[in-house]
Amino acid sequence: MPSASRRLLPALGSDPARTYRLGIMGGTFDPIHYGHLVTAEQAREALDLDLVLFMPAGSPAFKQDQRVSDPEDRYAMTVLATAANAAFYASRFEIDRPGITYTVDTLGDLRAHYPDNVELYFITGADAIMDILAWHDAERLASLATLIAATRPGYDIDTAKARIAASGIDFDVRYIEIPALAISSSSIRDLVAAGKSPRYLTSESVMGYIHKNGLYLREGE
Ligand SMILES: Nc1ncnc2c1ncn2[C@@H]1O[C@H](COP(=O)(O)OP(=O)(O)OP(=O)(O)O)[C@@H](O)[C@H]1O
Ligand SMILES: O=C(O)c1ccc[n+]([C@@H]2O[C@H](COP(=O)([O-])O)[C@@H](O)[C@H]2O)c1
Repeated sequence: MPSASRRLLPALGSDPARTYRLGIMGGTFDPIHYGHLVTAEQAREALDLDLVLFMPAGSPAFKQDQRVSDPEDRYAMTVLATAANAAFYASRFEIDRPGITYTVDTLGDLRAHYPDNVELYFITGADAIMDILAWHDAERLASLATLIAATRPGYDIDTAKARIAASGIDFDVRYIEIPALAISSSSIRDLVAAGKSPRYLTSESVMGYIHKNGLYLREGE
């Protein structure tokens, strides 16, 4: 991993006698919303995570045929939304890596960077975990991190459980039930495009950024 990338990663505590738990909340975050923040906070508490990295994907693997906002805009909104929580850290790690963003690459780099007393926990919602068998090198991914799968309205977590159980891959998945927020980035984009208010679906700071930069003014953007 180039040294510039290493500098993008925060230090955890330096006590070699204790274990540190690092959460990674990956997403497109186009834009980030309260569903993402609640998911990460509930995961942090349930698994006693020391820090959660919010990692906007540079070039999301499953959205190659879709228009996605500039990574710098998605990162800037992530910084704004996470600023108030000392246990959250907005990371440029994936937006600064060229090429299609694969989680297995990220986790491999994090594993190489952090010492063995740092455990990795990759956080997803029920919809994302549903497709995990189709993720790039799912088998290696399973060996690099524990997965945290949170409930999400409209998605049946039991289907994901059954698929993963039948896969033959040794995933370590912790399933958590969280307060249901039926919020999605696409619904926020649609609201803005229709001239309607996304207020209380995401933070005031993110709303301010969307308006100031004229994001999502046309449908499908
Ligand atoms: N309301 C929610 N509740 C629980 N998990 C969520 C929620 N919204 C998003 N997530 C999870 O957050 C991660 C990142 O999601 P993403 O950035 O794709 O947002 P999205 O709202 O699903 O976007 P889009 O509507 O554009 O598909 C995924 O693991 C997803 O499952
Ligand atoms: O590595 C993969 O093949 C892969 C495929 C789909 C999604 N992911 C990751 O899952 C997270 C949620 O993705 P998305 O597209 O729902 O925003 C984000 O961190 C993505 O990089 C990863």
